[in-house]
Amino acid sequence: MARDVVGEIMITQEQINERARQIGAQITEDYKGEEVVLIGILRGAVLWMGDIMKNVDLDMIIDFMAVSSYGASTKSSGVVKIIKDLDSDIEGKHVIIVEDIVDSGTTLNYLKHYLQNRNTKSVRICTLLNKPEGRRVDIDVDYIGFEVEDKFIVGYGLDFDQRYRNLPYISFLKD
Ligand SMILES: O=P(O)(O)OC[C@H]1O[C@H](OP(=O)(O)OP(=O)(O)O)[C@H](O)[C@@H]1O
Ligand SMILES: Nc1nc2[nH]cnc2c(=O)[nH]1
Ligand SMILES: [Mg+2]
Repeated sequence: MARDVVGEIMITQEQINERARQIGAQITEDYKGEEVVLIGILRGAVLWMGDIMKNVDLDMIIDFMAVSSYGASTKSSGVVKIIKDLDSDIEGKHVIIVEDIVDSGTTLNYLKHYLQNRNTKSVRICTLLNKPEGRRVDIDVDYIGFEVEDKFIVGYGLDFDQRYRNLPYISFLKD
């Protein structure tokens, strides 16, 4: 695997673990006495979903959706394709979408409306990374791990053409 296209470490595993503990505690506090549904968005959110769920001390169910809009490119196609839908009934529930990155905002904007249309009690977003400079659609993000600059990020779940998801840290693709 051509690791020489990957830049230096931007965010370490230890920093991510610490942030997951803080955000998990915040979610626990915000939803005290309630049940939540955590929805992990495959494939990018696979590691962050595990970090968040073990740090939230509430009654919860988890589910997953798989969506894709980037394919093998570093630019969004602008079209969000649902590859796997939910298995659970989320009507009347507090939903938290767990994502790896909010970049253009296209994916989260689509998903938030999609899940609100299922008569949920509330829908919030928890993302590992936020890239404000990439934004093309305005979207409120409730829980943010880290802000990143305008580079194509890889590692800790985030891919380039399906590679580098297994890097245990956040890095970027060199030009
Ligand atoms: O804010 P946006 O510009 O919409 O970008 C964010 C989305 O892009 C990535 O998904 P991708 O389509 O690459 O699928 P993947 O999770 O399987 O890599 C990422 O996991 C987010 O879901
Ligand atoms: N891997 C990866 N996927 C993305 N999807 C939207 N932005 C990004 C990014 O910076 N890196
Ligand atoms: Mg991707």
